[in-house]
Amino acid sequence: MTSPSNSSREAIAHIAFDDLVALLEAIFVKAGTAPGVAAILARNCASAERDGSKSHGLFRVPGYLSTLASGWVDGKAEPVVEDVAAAFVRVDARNGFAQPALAAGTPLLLEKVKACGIALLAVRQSHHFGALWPDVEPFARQGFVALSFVNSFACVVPIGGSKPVYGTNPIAFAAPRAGGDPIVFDQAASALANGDVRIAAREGRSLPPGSGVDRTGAPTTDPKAILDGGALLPFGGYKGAALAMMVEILAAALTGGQFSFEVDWSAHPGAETPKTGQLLIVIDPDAGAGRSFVDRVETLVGRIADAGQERLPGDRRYALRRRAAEIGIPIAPALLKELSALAGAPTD
Ligand SMILES: NC(=O)C1=CN([C@@H]2O[C@H](COP(=O)(O)OP(=O)(O)OC[C@H]3O[C@@H](n4cnc5c(N)ncnc54)[C@H](OP(=O)(O)O)[C@@H]3O)[C@@H](O)[C@H]2O)C=CC1
Ligand SMILES: O=C([O-])C1=[NH+]CCC1
Repeated sequence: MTSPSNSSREAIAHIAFDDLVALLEAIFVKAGTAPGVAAILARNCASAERDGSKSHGLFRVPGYLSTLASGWVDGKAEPVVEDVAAAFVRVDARNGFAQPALAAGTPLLLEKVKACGIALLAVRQSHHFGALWPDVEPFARQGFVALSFVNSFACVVPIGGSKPVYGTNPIAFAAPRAGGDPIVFDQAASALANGDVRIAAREGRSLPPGSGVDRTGAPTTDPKAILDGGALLPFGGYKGAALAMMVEILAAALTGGQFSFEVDWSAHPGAETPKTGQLLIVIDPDAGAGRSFVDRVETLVGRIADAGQERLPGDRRYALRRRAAEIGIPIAPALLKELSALAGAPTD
């Protein structure tokens, strides 16, 4: 497929968000997912593209398709939701995608959050191939604080180590605020997401120092050396490494999922989606500071701005989302044609 990352060099078309969702949905159904799964994956992937999360938008479509074709993931899996404790929901994704498992467990999770002030959703045997903020932002829009953790596949070395142990292991956080869109951050525990390394390799760009090591363990800024037997480094030295370790513990050990270093897709050429686990924690702020919570968040936001920070995490994404609502999502015409062909839609 045409690389979405090359789109800046071509004339650009625009597509409405709902049209992109419909196109992706048709592609995923043709590739063998159940319609409900296709709808969830399509919305996730289109949201990432719309909001400028390029490493987890249309760039991921070939990976979804090759993984489905390889038989590594079950696109028709039906998650099993278990009510395990007053504030604990467990979901076995049964080798399906993580987001449908999350959706299946969410009604019970919300019941428990309302009853207990806090509840956990632990997903295992799940494949997460997307950005993590779409999993937390909706909870903040309903007035809750949400945190999520996903481990991926071993491509990050521990500090001083020579073998990859951790995944890129994103952490996402969302909180409602009084004066605008929720505060949301979503960041890998590695110096970069693996997807961004792959995009840089395609575009022939080098990476900032401190990004990774080559196959001999020597520091490198060459994305190809990182991908070809090398590894990423945690962000911020031992501090990021501690977070990567925490994500393995929460997303895998606690949920019953696999550690990143246990992912073995060697029998499934083309497989790209890590089969691991995901933890979601949702908190009702009314149980803590009560209704003053959102005002307190606003006070903090005001102080951060006064101190000179020009933007909050999430601001770039919200700005791109507003722009896409006005003019559509930018897309290279060649890529749009390829997606239409994959969906079996007319291409002219
Ligand atoms: N499924 C999986 O296994 C994995 C998924 N990923 C996904 O990859 C994506 C990219 O991760 P990563 O590269 O670490 O993300 P980035 O480093 O691009 O961004 C991390 C966070 O920092 C914010 N931010 C960036 N620049 C600034 C700034 N100058 N001032 C204030 N805030 C800023 C971003 O907000 P904003 O969005 O507004 O720019 C974002 O919330 C994530 O969505 C992540 O979930 C990563 C690893 C594995
Ligand atoms: O970009 C990344 O690091 C990943 N995205 C999905 C799995 C790992």
